[in-house]
Amino acid sequence: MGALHEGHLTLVREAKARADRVAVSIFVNPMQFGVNEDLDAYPRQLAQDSRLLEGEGVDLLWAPTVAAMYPDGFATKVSVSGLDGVLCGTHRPGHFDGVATVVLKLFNQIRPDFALFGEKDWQQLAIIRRMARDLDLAFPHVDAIVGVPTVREADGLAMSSRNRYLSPSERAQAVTLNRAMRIAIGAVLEGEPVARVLAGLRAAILDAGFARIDYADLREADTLAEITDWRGQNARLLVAAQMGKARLIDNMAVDPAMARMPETLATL
Ligand SMILES: Nc1ncnc2c1ncn2[C@@H]1O[C@H](COP(=O)(O)OP(=O)(O)OP(=O)(O)O)[C@@H](O)[C@H]1O
Ligand SMILES: CC(C)(CO)[C@@H](O)C(=O)[O-]
Ligand code: BAL
Repeated sequence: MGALHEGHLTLVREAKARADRVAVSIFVNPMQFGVNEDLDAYPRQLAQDSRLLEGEGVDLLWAPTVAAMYPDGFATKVSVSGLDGVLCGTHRPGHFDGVATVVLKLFNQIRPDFALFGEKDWQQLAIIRRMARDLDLAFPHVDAIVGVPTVREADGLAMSSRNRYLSPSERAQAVTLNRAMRIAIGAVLEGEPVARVLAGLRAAILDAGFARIDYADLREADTLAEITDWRGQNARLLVAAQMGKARLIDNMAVDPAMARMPETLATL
């Protein structure tokens, strides 16, 4: 959706390393924004983005207009049911229909051999993978939907175009989201009951000045099924919370290789 940062540029570099030619789409897709969301406020800086992509050696910047994507009479919607009934799907009704529909259109317009998406939007990635399988999307590559690990600021905050909505003090507080998630994952790995860990995580996030938590859940990485008792499953901790004008999301694997954090949730 543009307003490019190092997270996006990492996707581009990863694509350049794997492909002869790289296309990037930039389209702020009205269909994936709810009525009270930030469609109008969303940053748009196509000229600057275009220069950045040229600097990365991108071959094609595909930036269609809304009228070209959704001409009069447009009537089709792609729904990936089930996976869209949890997490962001519950808090942003219709969002993933908008995502799936536009991504299918972009695939058909660009016809890539494969496509890269950020793990920052973990549920989005799961939904796009499901759609590609369910609709037999004919990519030449077997693993055509490539996930790229989340790129973070030095203090751990996941890079996002929406971080620019944060005031300096909100930005300083926002770091707690990821720090608390790392501590929570450490506690899960040490065998603390999931419910207690999540309660501590929620309290730490609210203490840091977040106004609202949409969810803070431990879920199975692929199916997104809720995990209430962690016994070594392939799990992901996923959080969405509101800080000022920015609704921030983050997710991390419950990974035994993760460095132990010195703090606890209670002392954060
Ligand atoms: N920090 C990041 N690390 C890796 N990939 C990212 C990161 N941020 C965004 N992406 C990926 O870049 C692609 C384009 O994302 P998009 O344009 O929605 O930007 P965004 O920064 O995620 O915006 P927002 O957070 O405001 O929704 C998506 O595949 C997304 O997952
Ligand atoms: C997948 C996507 C391009 C659909 O508009 C968007 O949600 C994004 O950039 O993450
Ligand atoms: N990166 C997901 C796009 C959105 O929040 O609308």
